[in-house]
Amino acid sequence: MVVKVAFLGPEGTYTHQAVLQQFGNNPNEIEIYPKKLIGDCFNAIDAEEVDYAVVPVENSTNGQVVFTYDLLRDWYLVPNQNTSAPKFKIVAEQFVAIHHNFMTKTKDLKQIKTIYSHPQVWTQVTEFFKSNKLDFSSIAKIDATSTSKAAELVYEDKTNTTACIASNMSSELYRLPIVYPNIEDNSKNTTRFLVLGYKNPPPLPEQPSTKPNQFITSIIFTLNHDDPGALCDVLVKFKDNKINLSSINSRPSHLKQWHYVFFLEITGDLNTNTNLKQSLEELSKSCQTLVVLGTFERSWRYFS
Ligand SMILES: O=C(O)C(=O)C[C@]1(C(=O)O)C=C[C@@H](O)C=C1
Repeated sequence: MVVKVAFLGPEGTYTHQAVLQQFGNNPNEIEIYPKKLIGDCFNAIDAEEVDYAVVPVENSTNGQVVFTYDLLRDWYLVPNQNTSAPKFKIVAEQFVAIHHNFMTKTKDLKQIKTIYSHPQVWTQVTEFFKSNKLDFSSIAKIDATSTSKAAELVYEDKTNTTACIASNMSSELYRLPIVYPNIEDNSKNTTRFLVLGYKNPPPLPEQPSTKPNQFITSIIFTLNHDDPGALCDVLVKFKDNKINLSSINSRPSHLKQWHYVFFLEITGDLNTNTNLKQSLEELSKSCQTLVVLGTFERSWRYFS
């Protein structure tokens, strides 16, 4: 059966690589739907135009992909009063090793006036911009909707004054020479991606692994900030039930000024772990709202 998958495009993005890791590249098994924006991926999965949507969520160097956190909040927590939360869930995750390359068609690097990349990239390559490889004081850094969109802009540029920071895959697709490879500050730079869908994705080929199977349950909630210790009361429930938390994040709630939503990732499978189920039931009493975003298998294959 062919699965339809939306992702932040065009082809050649790191998100495209996450798609290939999750679903493979066999045209009898996958049809790809590259989208211009992360928000378009949410729209496509909600409208069931596709079976899955893959979106970036966090990077090991510079943290949250805030666009995705805010979309999760907008879709699950602040839906318009007349609409209910969406039916799609987080069904899987992928980790992709991110190696950034500086590429341009221009032979004379002094001609470069503009560098394009995705906004998430700039703070993953700070050492490159501190180096004297180019005269950065006279070069503008311009945001593109993705790294491969940045590569496309350079490919189409007739002035020969542009460069981009993008993936090896984009370099091949747009035949852009890599002048400086692997310019990421940290050689272990990794981005984590979420797979959104209505059911579990087809199983990946078995990988020999020494790591035990582990599941992550992802939730979003809001609290009454005027209650002293409200967040502490939530967290202590997990401690009391011997449940481990793997991440906590917050973003402005958009419900009122200086009020936040919390994103919590918990180790455990909500379908089988009764302690976890019970903790969430208890928790929902102390939260203003609580929504489960999904329970999915930890992707040990690339997580380290
Ligand atoms: O622009 C891309 O290639 C993407 O897939 C997006 C994205 C992101 O949003 O974090 C993915 C990985 C890198 O961290 C940089 C950009």
